[in-house]
Amino acid sequence: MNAVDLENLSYTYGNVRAVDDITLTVPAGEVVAVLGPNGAGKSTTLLMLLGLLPARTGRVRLFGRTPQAAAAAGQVGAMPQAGGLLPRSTVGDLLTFLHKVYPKPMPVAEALDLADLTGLAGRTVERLSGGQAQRLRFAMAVIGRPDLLVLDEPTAALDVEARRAFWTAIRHYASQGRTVLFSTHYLEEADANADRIVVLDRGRVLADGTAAEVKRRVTVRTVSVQHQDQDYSVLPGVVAFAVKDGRAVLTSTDSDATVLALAEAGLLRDLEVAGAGLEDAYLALTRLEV
Ligand SMILES: Nc1ncnc2c1ncn2[C@@H]1O[C@H](COP(=O)(O)OP(=O)(O)OP(=O)(O)O)[C@@H](O)[C@H]1O
Repeated sequence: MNAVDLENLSYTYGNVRAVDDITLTVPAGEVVAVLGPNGAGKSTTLLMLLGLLPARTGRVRLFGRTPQAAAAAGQVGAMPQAGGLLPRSTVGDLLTFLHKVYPKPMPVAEALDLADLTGLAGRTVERLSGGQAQRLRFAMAVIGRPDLLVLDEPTAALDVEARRAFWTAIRHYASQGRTVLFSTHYLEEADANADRIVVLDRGRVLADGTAAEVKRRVTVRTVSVQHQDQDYSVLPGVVAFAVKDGRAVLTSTDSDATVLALAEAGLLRDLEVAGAGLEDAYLALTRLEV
């Protein structure tokens, strides 16, 4: 049984095509990162997946059901980017309320512990820090023990330590056979915490696979030479360039052609060519629109 089936999903806001014909299948038990820059269509895709925005075209199925039916059966938990916290209520009130709503919830104390909120049950939502509010959204998303957990940029408001604790909690939750789908801008997070990475840009899927596969999707290398006053971006294969410590660092999808062109232009001084990381592969993918 697939946890998620998206078929030819599209969405437009006015004349902005936010999601452009996305087809995606997530088997139950997988942890998937949806990676993309600002405006790539991550939130819109997740909102449609949850049934909170109607698909203009295409179809969504969660565990073979409509998103509404899956949510009503307690199979889906979601953590929005913001909002969702009733004013004047306490952390404990909100979780106790949700505990009563779901068919197979975890105890309130367990949700507090999982989200590292033990000791804050009596605090009203207005008095929570950004990171604490984010952890409360997480507790609210998991208290129903959903089979599918959907997290929209979950660590945006968290500091480094809270981020680490958060991912430990997510991995623990996922290890019990649950499906987790999260969006992020952070490549390291996707690489470290997901079984699979789906790269979105301008509403379309640019790459889909393990971190290693995404890297292999384009052969990206870093070519660097002593910097001279030149426009390196016009050289063949170059998708990005930066100047660091007096060196021109070029990200290239065809390092042979780039090096040849550097030689022809007389720019080959102190050459270094290295395999690039996921960050560069991702940059190349979003620039190339492959
Ligand atoms: N309510 C809206 N009205 C009009 N345009 C919108 C609306 N929401 C999003 N868009 C546009 O749709 C596109 C996709 O936006 P979306 O929020 O889905 O991207 P995202 O990948 O989640 O971005 P971010 O990382 O910034 O959250 C963008 O061009 C955005 O400007």
